[in-house]
Amino acid sequence: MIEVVAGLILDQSDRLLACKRPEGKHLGGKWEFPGGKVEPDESPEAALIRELEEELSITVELLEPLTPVVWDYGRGPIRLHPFVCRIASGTPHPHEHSEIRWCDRVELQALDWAEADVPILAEWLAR
Ligand SMILES: Nc1nc2c([nH]c(=O)n2[C@@H]2O[C@H](COP(=O)(O)OP(=O)(O)OP(=O)(O)O)[C@@H](O)[C@H]2O)c(=O)[nH]1
Repeated sequence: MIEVVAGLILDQSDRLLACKRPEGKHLGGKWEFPGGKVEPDESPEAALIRELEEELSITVELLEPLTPVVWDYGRGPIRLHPFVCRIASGTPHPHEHSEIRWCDRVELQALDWAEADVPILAEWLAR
């Protein structure tokens, strides 16, 4: 099982930051919550803080975990650990995504999400 973390990053207007995977990569063109694989001997929380510094040049404060999702795209199962968080410092600049977008509830539902993110988004929207 590959452990993956993802951040539901909130802004002051309760919008979330959606990130588009670049074309040519696995799931290219799909939208996701930013994050990545947890390294050996790393906690999910530490992994998310590290990944968001690397991918977006922000530091985040983790607020709350949501329900993990197990998914298999045919390359072996991943377990995606979502955390609600907010920016502690910095402004997001995408280093690994083709586009990033702050989205309200309606805008979130209009995006083409990676399949493992669909239950996470549903949990968020049900609140
Ligand atoms: N970061 C992130 N990854 C996700 C999300 N949803 C989802 O299915 N994934 C999958 O979980 C894995 C995350 O690893 P990553 O972001 O470090 O992967 P990567 O594309 O750099 O490496 P890869 O080419 O091995 O997939 C990818 O297979 C990605 O497609 C998500 O919301 N955020």
